[in-house]
Amino acid sequence: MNKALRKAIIAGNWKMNKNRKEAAELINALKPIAADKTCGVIICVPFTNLETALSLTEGTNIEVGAENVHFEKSGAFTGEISADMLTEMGVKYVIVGHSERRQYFGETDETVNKRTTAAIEAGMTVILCVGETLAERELGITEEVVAKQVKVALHGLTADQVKNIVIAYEPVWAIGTGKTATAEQAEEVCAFIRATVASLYDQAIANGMTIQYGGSMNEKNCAELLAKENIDGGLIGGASLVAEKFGVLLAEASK
Ligand SMILES: O=C[C@H](O)COP(=O)(O)O
Repeated sequence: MNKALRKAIIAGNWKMNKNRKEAAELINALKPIAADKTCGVIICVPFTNLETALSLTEGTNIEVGAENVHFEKSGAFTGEISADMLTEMGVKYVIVGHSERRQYFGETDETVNKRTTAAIEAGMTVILCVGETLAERELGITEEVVAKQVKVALHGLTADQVKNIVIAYEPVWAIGTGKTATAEQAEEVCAFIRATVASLYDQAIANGMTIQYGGSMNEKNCAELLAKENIDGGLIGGASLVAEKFGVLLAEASK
């Protein structure tokens, strides 16, 4: 099956949590837990923790990512961080289009496309987040919403560039709510995302793409979700803040 050919990746999204001391403690606890795992292991941390995370993970199998990136290279954009600033530090991964950015900070499909493009052009790997709200699911327009998010985000990117994109399907109603999509619901939308990518590029590109599920994925429900054909890992919020819990997810994705 194609799933076996794809790399499973578990990425932690720490969101706005952990000061430098707490970050160091969590990473030091995570290192021995992650060491023997074969899945991709990424921790996406606040900008203030990037330096600490990069230095503590040097020589380990833990990769470090940022939680956002601006689309301009430099200039008068107070509070923003460019892709070049991140890559110069050694950061190779970045989350783009997280629903919290869309919901609270006015992120649109168009700015998600610009941020994705800038990060890809700088040589980064992007974890691109898409997902419907509860109202959209109840209206029966999940597929339309997700297809538009994927199509606009990837607009203008070549097939080669898309190889450096991981898509995370995160139904907004499942994020931080303790409400997980059922494995069937998650699989259905992840398969739909793969078909959308195939329609934009080709089946080989779609078959090779890592598609994650995110939204209250934890040590208890991860086995069922990760067993699905089109779910190649997870983007993990709450459960990534506790080394032992994150370790269970890493172990499951490494089977
Ligand atoms: O980026 C991660 C997602 O927003 C999921 O967060 P959560 O696992 O806390 O629900």
